[in-house]
Amino acid sequence: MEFDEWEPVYEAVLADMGFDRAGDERARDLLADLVVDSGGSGSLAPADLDFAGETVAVVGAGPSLGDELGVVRAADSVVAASDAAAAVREAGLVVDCMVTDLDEESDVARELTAAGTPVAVHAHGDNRPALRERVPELVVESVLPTTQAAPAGPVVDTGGFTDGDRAAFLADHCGAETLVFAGWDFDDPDVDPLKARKLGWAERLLRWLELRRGERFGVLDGRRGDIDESALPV
Ligand SMILES: Nc1ncnc2c1ncn2[C@@H]1O[C@H](COP(=O)(O)OP(=O)(O)OP(=O)(O)O)[C@@H](O)[C@H]1O
Ligand SMILES: Nc1nc2c(c(=O)[nH]1)N=C(CO)CN2
Repeated sequence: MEFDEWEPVYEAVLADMGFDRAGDERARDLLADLVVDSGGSGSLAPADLDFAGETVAVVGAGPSLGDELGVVRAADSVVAASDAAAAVREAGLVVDCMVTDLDEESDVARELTAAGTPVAVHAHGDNRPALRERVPELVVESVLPTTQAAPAGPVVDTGGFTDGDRAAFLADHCGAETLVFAGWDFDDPDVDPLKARKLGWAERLLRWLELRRGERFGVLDGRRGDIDESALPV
């Protein structure tokens, strides 16, 4: 997805969540500076990730993940969101790409970049302290810097909002043939109200993505009738 397609939906997310575009842009510019100033030979671009012809598992950090590791095991590639990356590795499975706004407690983003595994690091208006603290620990040659605002410099926007749905949009952007899902629990009673609202957007955005792709994501089976599509250009 390109930013001009994402922008109207991004504006709807901002309006609903009460987030500020200028804050996202400041975070994007901070991430660009951190990546450029790191002194390495440059960060990754989406073209460096190729899922063409592959079944990609998009792994969320919901409580169902433990029962759904078979989906992850059977996929050609694994794109894991935030804490899901640590869970996948603890299960003895390989993470091919991690997508994160760096709010996880574990050190997995640092470990993955040190091992040459791509980590899509997201800048948004509420994670500037985490960017300042954690990006310098990463090996920049394995960092794909992302924003939900307009792309700028090395920082790209392939669509999406939460770590999990951004993982799906990134896999789509990089040519995935089929997307399968594990660890997705939209109705998780144990998340706080803010997280529940974020999951509501994740669900809407996955609905948009499946329509764009002409695919039916199993994770949305039985849910489509209740999804608010009013903000989606469908
Ligand atoms: N029940 C769930 N609880 C948490 N995440 C879920 C759940 N179901 C699906 N997910 C997806 O898994 C991703 C990673 O979850 P995690 O709890 O590690 O999130 P996070 O780092 O707080 O993510 P975000 O910052 O995007 O909210 C989420 O971004 C979301 O898209
Ligand atoms: N401004 C802002 N943007 C976000 C936020 C957030 O808390 N604030 N959280 C996200 C996923 O959790 C994704 N994007």
